Amino acid sequence: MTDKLGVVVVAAGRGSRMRTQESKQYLLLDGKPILVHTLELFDRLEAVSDIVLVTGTDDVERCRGYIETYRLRKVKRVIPGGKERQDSVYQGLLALDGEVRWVMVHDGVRPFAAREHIAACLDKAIETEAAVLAVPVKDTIKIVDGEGLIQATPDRRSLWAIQTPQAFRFSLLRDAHERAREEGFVGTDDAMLVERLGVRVAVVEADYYNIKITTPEDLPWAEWIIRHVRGERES
Ligand SMILES: Nc1ccn([C@@H]2O[C@H](COP(=O)(O)OP(=O)(O)OP(=O)(O)O)[C@@H](O)[C@H]2O)c(=O)n1
Ligand SMILES: C[C@](O)(CO)[C@H](O)COP(=O)(O)O
Repeated sequence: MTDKLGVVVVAAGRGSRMRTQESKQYLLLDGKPILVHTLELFDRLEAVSDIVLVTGTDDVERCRGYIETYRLRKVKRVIPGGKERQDSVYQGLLALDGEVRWVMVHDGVRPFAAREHIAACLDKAIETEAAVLAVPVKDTIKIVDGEGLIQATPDRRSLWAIQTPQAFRFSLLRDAHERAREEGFVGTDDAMLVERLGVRVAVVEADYYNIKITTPEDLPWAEWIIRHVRGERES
């Protein structure tokens, strides 16, 4: 790939569902902050030229320190995020190198995306303009109304749990964010904003290890993954 590829890693959330004093992205996993594990994933990918890290306003300095401590060569900027995840991604897009033509957006608290899946997501985006990693859901999903009564049971064969990274042509994602901002729309992932433009987003099957560390029971699972899965992948 000759076009420049940028990555926006968003880590400006509070992690309220984790219920720890320290925001979850800074909790240690195998002696290193979760966020650093995530940054290392992308820093080591040859195709990536520019990483922007988006953090909480009070965490910018500590995260700049990570660049030297952990020798993160491609993290070019650390900037403060916004109120919603979507605002943080938008700030990241604005801060990317102007020559970037493709972009991947990734959650700072998803440290276990497999290299082969990241590459497959990018390849698919280059082919189709927009692609996301995902896994088929394992449970039966119900739509439940405000009174706790089941309204519908969607066909599970069409349900996928969406992950990151999500990869896009840079100009497409920037336009999608600008349109959403103009229209006051807030989505829970970036693909939603692109879908609103009428563009089809491709789904690339990943694995169930690419968890978003969100609630306390994810932590022992993350420790297990780092011991039993990650080492194997890197060898
Ligand atoms: N205003 C925000 C909110 C979220 N994020 C980031 O988006 C990713 C996915 O969000 P989530 O897991 O929901 O993180 P939090 O918002 O921190 O968690 P919670 O909703 O439990 O507070 C995280 O890496 C988080 O730091 C962000 O950059 N800016
Ligand atoms: C982008 C995402 O990780 C895809 O699953 C997810 O939507 C983030 O959602 P959250 O509300 O920030 O947990």
